[in-house]
Amino acid sequence: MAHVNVFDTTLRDGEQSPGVNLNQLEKLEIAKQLERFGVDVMEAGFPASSQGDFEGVREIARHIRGVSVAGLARAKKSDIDTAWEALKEGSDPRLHIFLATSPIHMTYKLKKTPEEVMETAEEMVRYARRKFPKVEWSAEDASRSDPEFLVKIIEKVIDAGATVINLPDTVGYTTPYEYGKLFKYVKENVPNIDQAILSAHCHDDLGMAVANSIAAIENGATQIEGTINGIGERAGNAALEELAVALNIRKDFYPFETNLVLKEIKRTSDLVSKLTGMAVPRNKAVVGQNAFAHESGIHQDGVLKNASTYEIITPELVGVQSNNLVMGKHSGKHAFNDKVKQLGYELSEEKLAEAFKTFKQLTDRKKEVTDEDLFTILTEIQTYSDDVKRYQLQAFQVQYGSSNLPTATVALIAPDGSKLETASTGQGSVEALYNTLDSMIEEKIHLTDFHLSSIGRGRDALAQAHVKMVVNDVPVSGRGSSQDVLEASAKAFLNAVNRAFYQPAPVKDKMVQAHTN
Ligand SMILES: CC(=O)SCCNC(=O)CCNC(=O)[C@H](O)C(C)(C)COP(=O)(O)OP(=O)(O)OC[C@H]1O[C@@H](n2cnc3c(N)ncnc32)[C@H](O)[C@@H]1OP(=O)(O)O
Ligand SMILES: CC(C)C(=O)C(=O)O
Repeated sequence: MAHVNVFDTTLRDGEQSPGVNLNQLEKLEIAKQLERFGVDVMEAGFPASSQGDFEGVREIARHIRGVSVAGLARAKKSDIDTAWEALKEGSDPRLHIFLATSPIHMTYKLKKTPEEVMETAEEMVRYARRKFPKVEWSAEDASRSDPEFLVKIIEKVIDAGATVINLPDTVGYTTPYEYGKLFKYVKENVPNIDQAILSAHCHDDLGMAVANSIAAIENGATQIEGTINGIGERAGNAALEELAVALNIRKDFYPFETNLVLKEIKRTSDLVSKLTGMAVPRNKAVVGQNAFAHESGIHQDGVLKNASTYEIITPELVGVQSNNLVMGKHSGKHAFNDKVKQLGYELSEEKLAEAFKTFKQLTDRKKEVTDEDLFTILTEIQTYSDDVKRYQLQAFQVQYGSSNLPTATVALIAPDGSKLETASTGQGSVEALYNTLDSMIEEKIHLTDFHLSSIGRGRDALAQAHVKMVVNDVPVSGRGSSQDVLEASAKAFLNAVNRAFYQPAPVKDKMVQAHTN
């Protein structure tokens, strides 16, 4: 079996998904889970792009010791220097430097000749190697580049010290046959190619990101790049969980293995989906709710007789637990603490106490508290920082009648500790609530998206609200859950506002995640 390295870019290319914006605590939580999932490299961000990204990358480099942490940089000395400042405390720091090589990008975007691009690439890789022990160089838009030019520039950047050469299909344009041919060509024509790892980075614009990545491996790539749930710029990136399971299920045909821990897939997917607000479609391969459901009679009959008739992947393989109805009104602290660990969390004393209180409140209203409910509660508690002052919902009331104008009355605790109370109307209950909250918060708030979903099934299922808004020109998202849709909506609104104003202080070691399985 040949080994294939996995380079995860959920926190960089994944975060480039429109509307996704993660704070430091959320990024670190995902980073810890990626470590458990067994990725070889995680790209934590683009340090030169903003102060927030710089700090996020630095926190991850400081905390994640078992995985190489990378940062992205343009072919610019200042980007490289900033990336080094963010990554230098990491256990295995790595730079990912990119420069476009396609005629379209060189002419219209960079406004450089191929010779100038070649010179810049070589110079910047050489410069980067003075600081970084490992440097990946990406020929952005490689799939629309001239293969002969690629061969020349790759030879130069390897001579300059690049340790990984990535050939991205930046706009998701290529097909498996064509992309495979490109890797074969590069492998056969770059004289020093054996001195570097060859990597594939695919986008899903034509729905072929996973297939293209596999074609690359078949033709010499020994690193694949992708994101959890396939999130990313435009139609997204190759979904790592799909690649991992495809290589595992078809190991009869593909002699490649990765270090990925398949039973961590479900938790990784759930965490990324919750924290980014990017819902996983029901029919998504490997992690969609329907991935293991059988609806039609002939299929059900077949599965009952022998599951292999219609099931190529078992839910257990990817960490989907079959019986998740366990906790209830009569569960005590010991069972609860145990469950918290089973779900992959280790909370500080205070957060554990708060989680238990929230759980108990929920059991008064909901007969069975599922793992999904608990995971939602724990994720919320784990990723909010008690270091920040914030708006807190104290109480609210909504009056609704089919022939009345709905009115919401809300009591809030403001960040300075003062109590605010007011009422407003709206065309519907959520609008009345949001108009009231809006009138209590001084900043200019423009709501751009509102999404409500249920966690699990049944009339008493938890509601989860996701909002996107622009607060004083800052785009931000928020989420909230509750058994009541209005309370979930109010929490999501305030969560977004709090995230816009109050970034948590750098993460302290108090927030540790346990590996329990
Ligand atoms: C394929 C990818 O996914 S690449 C990664 C894309 N990710 C992002 O862009 C997210 C973060 N980006 C940002 O925050 C901003 O774009 C910044 C901070 C990086 C730069 O912002 P600005 O300085 O305002 O520049 P802006 O984004 O408008 O334009 C990009 C500039 O970088 C140049 N550029 C683009 N790629 C590269 C590169 N690889 N190396 C050097 N310069 C580059 C462009 O030609 C343009 O230069 P110009 O100003 O001389 O025309
Ligand atoms: C920075 C590069 C690798 C990229 O994201 C792309 O080309 O899609």
